[in-house]
Amino acid sequence: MARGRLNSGSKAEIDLPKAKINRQSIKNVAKLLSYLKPYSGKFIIALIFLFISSLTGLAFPAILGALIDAAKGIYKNKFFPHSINAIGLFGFALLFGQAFVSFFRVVFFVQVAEKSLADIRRDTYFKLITLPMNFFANRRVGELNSRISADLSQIQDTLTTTIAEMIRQLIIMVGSVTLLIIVSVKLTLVLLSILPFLIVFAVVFGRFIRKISRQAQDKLAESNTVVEETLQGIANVKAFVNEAYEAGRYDKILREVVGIAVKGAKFRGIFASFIVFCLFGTFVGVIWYGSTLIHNHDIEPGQLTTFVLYSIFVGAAMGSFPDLYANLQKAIGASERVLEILSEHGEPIAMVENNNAVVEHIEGNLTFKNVEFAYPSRPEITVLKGISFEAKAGQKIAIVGPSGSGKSTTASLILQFYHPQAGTIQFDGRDADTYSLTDIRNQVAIVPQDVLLFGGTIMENIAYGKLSATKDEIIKAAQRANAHQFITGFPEGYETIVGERGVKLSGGQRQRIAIARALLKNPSILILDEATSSLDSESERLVQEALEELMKNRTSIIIAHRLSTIREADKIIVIEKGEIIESGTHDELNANEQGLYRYLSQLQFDVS
Ligand SMILES: Nc1ncnc2c1ncn2[C@@H]1O[C@H](COP(=O)(O)OP(=O)(O)OP(=O)(O)O)[C@@H](O)[C@H]1O
Repeated sequence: MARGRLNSGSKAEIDLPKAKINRQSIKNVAKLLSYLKPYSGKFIIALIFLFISSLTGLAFPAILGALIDAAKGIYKNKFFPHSINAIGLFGFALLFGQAFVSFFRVVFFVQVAEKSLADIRRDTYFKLITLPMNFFANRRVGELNSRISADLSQIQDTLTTTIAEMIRQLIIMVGSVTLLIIVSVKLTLVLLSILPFLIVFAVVFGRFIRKISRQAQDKLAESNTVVEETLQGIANVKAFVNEAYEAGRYDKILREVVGIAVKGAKFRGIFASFIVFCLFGTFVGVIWYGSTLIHNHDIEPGQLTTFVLYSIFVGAAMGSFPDLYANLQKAIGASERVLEILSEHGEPIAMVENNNAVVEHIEGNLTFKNVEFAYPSRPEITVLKGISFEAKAGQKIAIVGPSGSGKSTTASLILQFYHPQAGTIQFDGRDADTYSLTDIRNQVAIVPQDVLLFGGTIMENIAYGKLSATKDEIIKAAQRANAHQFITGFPEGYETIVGERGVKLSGGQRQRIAIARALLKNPSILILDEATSSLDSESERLVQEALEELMKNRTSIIIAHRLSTIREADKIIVIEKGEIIESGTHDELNANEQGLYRYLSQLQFDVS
């Protein structure tokens, strides 16, 4: 059996798919094994220790046999001393040596594996967070998460345990068979003609039983779902007088559970009998035949003991291979998936913390020239069809339009999350491509519709806008964002932990934190994706004031849902189905009686 994990890897109990082992997959694994390189010295020592400890392990059956024969004054093994006590002491000395070597073997293997795994984890994570947005559009977060956790834990298991165990078992098996032959060729032939078949049969049968018990577990889980559903919707069950129906449904599944379990029990019984009869039978047979050999003075009793112990070694080694091999296959599958991420092209982002130093300053002039764009995941749908507009430094530009018209997409393009297929985006009259991504993103800030806060303190969440900010700067930003008052109202003030996704804060409070964050960042261009869900009027006023403060002295692109908030904008752009159909000031657009803007604002006015 493969050993339990020696490390702390918290592997999600997911049954990872196995991969075929072929030339390509071995090449892939070799690529990951290159992570062992920095620790190769320790790895080689660990391998040597592994050899030593496995080989010394092989001496014990011989020592035990020699001790038994020594009791009768027989000394057949020329490698051992000719006295009972000397053999016993030799055994202990060897045992001590093996314990010593084993300790370092385990420690070194785990050290090497943990360190190289941390390197792979780090690289995978770094790569993951610098990948372009399109990569994330095509994958689910859960799937990516499982690559970092389950796949890498599988590789970790293989590096720390499986590889060492395979080598160890291989040494033990080859060594044991060789030593078996030395003890008695006849007995070895008898053993090897039966044992491999029995082990293959036992492994296959064992797997079959495991499959059945998994089926039973799945059915049981299904029955629990029925209970859960019924209890959750108990009012419905009662209102429709469907108690009998639900009871019947539950009873049916339970019967199926019992059916599978009983079927499994029969096979389990057969398996137990098989193990007892065949596997132990083999040993009885070997000892039986061995006894006749002793009787005929072909071998000594000690030698038979040695033989039986080696046979157990061979059996255990053979039995452990299928599991070890399956583990290796899973690790190969996992490495392929991890390598897939590692071989993706990331965005050219400097991975240096606090690297907020802007190399090329952007004043705040923004130009879209005939921008055409389709999401790479949906190339057949052109979302923006030749968008052109200009925002001069310091201007307020509002983008309005029906849902799905392409407003947020425009914002994503400004942030360079995606790149247009045709047309250009310019900052201060220069193409976006000529700036570094870091420079652009450092000078563009977004206050999104749905503000996501991290699970740290309020202080940390505001500082996300500028990691090097001092406490004073953070407090000042919070004051300007109308957030200081509510923050200091909490018993822990700025040290208050916001729950995951900021659940402990109201929508308006979260927005003001996001505004403080953006103030701290002090961008040249601000994108404001106005929240669609309305706040109560007091909260709305506080947020609006904070936004006014934030928009001062910088270019602001406001994706507006409430038209009342953009009357003062320098220009309003109306987008419909990816095209600009109107643009101008509020008064100009309102004057156009047939215009979409006037229609939309009337609609909102009527509703309010
Ligand atoms: N990641 C994406 N991949 C593919 N298509 C997308 C993606 N994001 C948005 N779209 C599509 O692009 C179009 C424009 O979406 P966008 O989010 O820009 O609209 P919007 O005007 O901001 O809408 P809303 O006011 O509802 O936020 C929609 O048809 C949408 O389905």
